[in-house]
Amino acid sequence: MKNTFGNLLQITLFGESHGAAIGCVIDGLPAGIAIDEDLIKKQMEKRKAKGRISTQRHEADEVHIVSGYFNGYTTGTPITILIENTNTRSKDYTKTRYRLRPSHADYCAEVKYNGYQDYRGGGHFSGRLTAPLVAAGAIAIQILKQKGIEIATHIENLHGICDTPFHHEETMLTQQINKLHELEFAVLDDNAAQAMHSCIEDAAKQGDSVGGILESCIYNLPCGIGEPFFDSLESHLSHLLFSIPAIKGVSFGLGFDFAKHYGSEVNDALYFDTKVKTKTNNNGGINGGISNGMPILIHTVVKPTPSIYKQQDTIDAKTKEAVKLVIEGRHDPAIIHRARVVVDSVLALGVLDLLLEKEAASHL
Ligand SMILES: Cc1cc2nc3c(=O)[nH]c(=O)nc-3n(C[C@H](O)[C@H](O)[C@H](O)COP(=O)(O)O)c2cc1C
Ligand SMILES: C=C(O[C@@H]1CC(C(=O)O)=C[C@@H](OP(=O)(O)O)[C@H]1O)C(=O)O
Repeated sequence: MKNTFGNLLQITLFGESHGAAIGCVIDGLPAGIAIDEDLIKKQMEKRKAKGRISTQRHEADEVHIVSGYFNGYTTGTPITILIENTNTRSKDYTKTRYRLRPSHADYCAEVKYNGYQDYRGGGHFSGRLTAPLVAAGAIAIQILKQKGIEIATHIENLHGICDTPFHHEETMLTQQINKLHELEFAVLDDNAAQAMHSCIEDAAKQGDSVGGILESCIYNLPCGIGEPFFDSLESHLSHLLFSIPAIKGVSFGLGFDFAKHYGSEVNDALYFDTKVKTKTNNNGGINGGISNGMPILIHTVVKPTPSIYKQQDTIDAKTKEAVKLVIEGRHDPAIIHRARVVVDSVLALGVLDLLLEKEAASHL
């Protein structure tokens, strides 16, 4: 199904950036799970646009759970989440209706939907659709937490400015994860955080945009999650990660850097210390598509925001004539700092789906 993902835990996403509301339906959660609404609010805050480093379209992003939730617990029936769009300014898109924005989905949507798509604010392709993903992800995060599984993401590289990477040593890693849970701008090193902040502000002043690389960790996922070949843990998680607008690359462990090493340099030696572990974690906690018990380490590349204020070359969708585009409206000079919580959210949904499958299989 086009707008639904998941096997036992299914999520369906709907809405447009300038429509009445956006939302999602979560199906497959068992009855009797307590939902911590404060945690949902905390996660939504991390995605909110704030200050000069984000779009000036400020939305309240109040989460309404309108079904499947009663007296603080899930009922076992589909959970519907609604978030109203309250701060739209659709006139920003009137003048440039047929001027296709380079690198946005305008041209592809025009062709696929024969011009019937809601083009305002990127319509269904807007980063705005990630708000319900964060609300749904917050529920998954709570359930995983009870199982001792933690997920965290930080900006490892913004336009060339680097943060401290995740530590291999467990105590240090858990400290980093706990720190990230409390940060709205997810950078571990304070100096790097400041430099990244200034870099985004500078790009904004120039009417331009910047991108970067996120590093994520799924900590304490037991060994044995994922299927060989088609439903590998890598495939399942990448499918979700590539659903996030502006994500253009995903890799696990050393990823593309494997290419420059000998096997002897990068094989993860096994040892036993209360459980089976590896001395290094170049494979990012996955072998044969299945979790090996080490932290799952993932990199995702977030491209610079397509809507920039500099003049760009494009074509008119109707006449196909070459035209100049100067956009109006409110846009993120960088997406990465807001996308980080979206990445945590989809990872939580993906992992929970696979855990529910494993639990169901063990009851057969
Ligand atoms: C949280 C978030 C905010 C975004 N904000 C903007 C924005 O303000 N302006 C824009 O042009 N694109 C923004 N995007 C990215 C576009 O939605 C995305 O680039 C577009 O849909 C095309 O998809 P693609 O980049 O995956 O090819 C945002 C994405 C996310 C995840
Ligand atoms: C509103 C959000 O971001 C929007 C994402 C977005 C896009 O093209 O993705 C375009 C802009 O929409 P508008 O032109 O309506 O201001 C951003 O503001 C949000 O993320 O909540």
